[in-house]
Amino acid sequence: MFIGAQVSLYPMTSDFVQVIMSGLKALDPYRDDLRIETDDMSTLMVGAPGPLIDAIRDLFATTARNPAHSTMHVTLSRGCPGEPDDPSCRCDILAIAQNTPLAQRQLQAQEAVAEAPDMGVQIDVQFSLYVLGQDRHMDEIYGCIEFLKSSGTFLRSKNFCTRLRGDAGAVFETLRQAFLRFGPAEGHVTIDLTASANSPSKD
Ligand SMILES: Cc1ncc(C[n+]2csc(CCO)c2C)c(N)n1
Repeated sequence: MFIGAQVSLYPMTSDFVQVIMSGLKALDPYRDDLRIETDDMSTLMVGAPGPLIDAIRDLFATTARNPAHSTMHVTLSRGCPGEPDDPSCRCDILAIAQNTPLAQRQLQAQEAVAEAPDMGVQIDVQFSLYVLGQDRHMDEIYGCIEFLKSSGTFLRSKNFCTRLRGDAGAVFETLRQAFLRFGPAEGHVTIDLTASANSPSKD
């Protein structure tokens, strides 16, 4: 299994270099557990979903504590057929999900969000879960949306995606659960997400 993300921050301030560089500093505690490579467009992070989602959460929570309006775009992928197997991406949740019925996975996902840490910073996210190369993929998508509605971070459904709002801890735990507990454990699943903090616009 190969699991990872391409992540780009877009702070809407002339001081954007400083905001991006201090966000990237928040990744330092994860550099032993994840492969992290930054270039002029984005930062690649590869590794197990525990440190991976925690690192993306901390990157955006740090950015969101700066008063500037910032957005972040993330492409998350697991099980992409063309990618090499990487032992550092091993994931217990995926191994368990393999033989667990949808209703039970929804409950496990809900429990995980209830236990998420409070990061003390409010963020908005909109995202789409893509279950690739599987018949009846909509069963998993609808199952995931049902979980999202019960997660405590659901804001509203939109065309093509779902809006979440709440503390960065609960929002990123909701995303991790959507990514891991829905769609085939051995299949190819991606999430496309945009996060926003400190927007001057109302909804
Ligand atoms: C998470 C993340 N990683 C890399 C970039 C690309 N980038 C754009 S400006 C800048 C700082 C000066 O080089 C960098 C690294 C980004 N936007 N967000």
